Amino acid sequence: MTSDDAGGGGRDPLFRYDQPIFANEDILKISHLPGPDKIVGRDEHMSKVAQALNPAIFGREPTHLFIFGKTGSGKTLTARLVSERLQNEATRENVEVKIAVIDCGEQHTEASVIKTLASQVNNPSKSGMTIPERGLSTGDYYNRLWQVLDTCSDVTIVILDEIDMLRDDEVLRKLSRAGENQKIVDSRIGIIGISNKIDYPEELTERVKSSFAHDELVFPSYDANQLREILENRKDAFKPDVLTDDVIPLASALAAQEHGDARKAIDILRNAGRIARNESAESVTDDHVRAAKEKSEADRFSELLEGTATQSKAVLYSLVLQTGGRKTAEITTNKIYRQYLTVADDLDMDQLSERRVQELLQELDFLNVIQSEVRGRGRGQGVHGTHRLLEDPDIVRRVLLRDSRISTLE
Ligand SMILES: Nc1ncnc2c1ncn2[C@@H]1O[C@H](COP(=O)(O)OP(=O)(O)OP(=O)(O)O)[C@@H](O)[C@H]1O
Repeated sequence: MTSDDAGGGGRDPLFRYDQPIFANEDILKISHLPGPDKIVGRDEHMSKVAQALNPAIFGREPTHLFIFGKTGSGKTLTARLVSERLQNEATRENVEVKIAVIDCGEQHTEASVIKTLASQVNNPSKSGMTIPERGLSTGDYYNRLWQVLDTCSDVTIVILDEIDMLRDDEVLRKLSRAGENQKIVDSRIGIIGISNKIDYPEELTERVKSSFAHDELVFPSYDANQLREILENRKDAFKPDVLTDDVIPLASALAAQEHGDARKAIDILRNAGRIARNESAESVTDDHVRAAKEKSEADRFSELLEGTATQSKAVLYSLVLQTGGRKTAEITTNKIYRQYLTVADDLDMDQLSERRVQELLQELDFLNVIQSEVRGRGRGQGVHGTHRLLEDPDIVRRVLLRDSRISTLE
């Protein structure tokens, strides 16, 4: 039924009952796992991950692996896909392989990693045990984990996404040691750590550095042609003939501009479809793609600012005003501070000291919202430093205006 005859069928005409744009929007979800024939440009990397995991097919310990690469370069996808294929092969050898995927951005303490791992592997009917959400000591969670591994799995592949967010890397040492030592657990463990930070191994504590043997693999970013192919492979998300010819080339070119980020390319395509749908358009055009790019950037930026206090937003807004619309403009702390005093006054907020504003700028730098270069503090001269935006000033301004208090400034 189309919206035209919706009223005739007794349906409420306030809503739409047709789906003119998407055939299956789920294909454009980031968590959607494409089939092996739809993976672009990662054959070599898949083989290397497979090599590291290969011993697991026969119940032996895999080689631990660190995978590095920029956002959206297919690290998580490759790790998950190869692990799942290995799991199938192992079943044929009567070896039970379990896969646990842990996002260390969310589970960053040792206890929460172990608890999550134990609950993902646990099969209560085999282990006779439950894993409580809270209430156990880290040591008790470890003891439950060993029992779960012994009863539920021959080999466990532990994928630690955003491994650089782990607050304590001791968990790597304990898991790898247990996987080698049948006195602790009679089950093997393979760890795949994933990170955007190529220098992460330098950050490991000496104890872990010397005991955690692993291979490393770097994923390059995609070029515009590869992004195009990745998007072409997800075209089934749309109804036939809905995408105009320019849509996929433009979405891939825009995503390739900063670095070839497949996540961004997919986001742009999905948002373009949604914008077209919300406008009740019959097809998706390059205008929708451009609007979607802005929306994706604003959403990403808004996530970075989540939980940021209004005072910080006022400081950031002051920096935006000082840039005069130029992303590359480098503004001194002092200029930002003078602007901030006016902004705080307009907002009827307490005026913070220059030193406190400098601290807030440092926090924004830490969040990757701005880039600061601090040149130390001259005696009696206040803080010297320059700051620049990492995102288009117009997008930053629009995201800041989503804050009800800041919005009163315009
Ligand atoms: N080579 C590829 N072929 C098909 N789809 C891909 C490819 N690489 C990435 N994708 C898709 O792009 C999205 C992002 O990929 P993935 O999550 O693996 O990136 P990542 O490198 O782990 O990024 P992050 O560091 O942000 O977690 C996913 O939806 C994934 O399926």
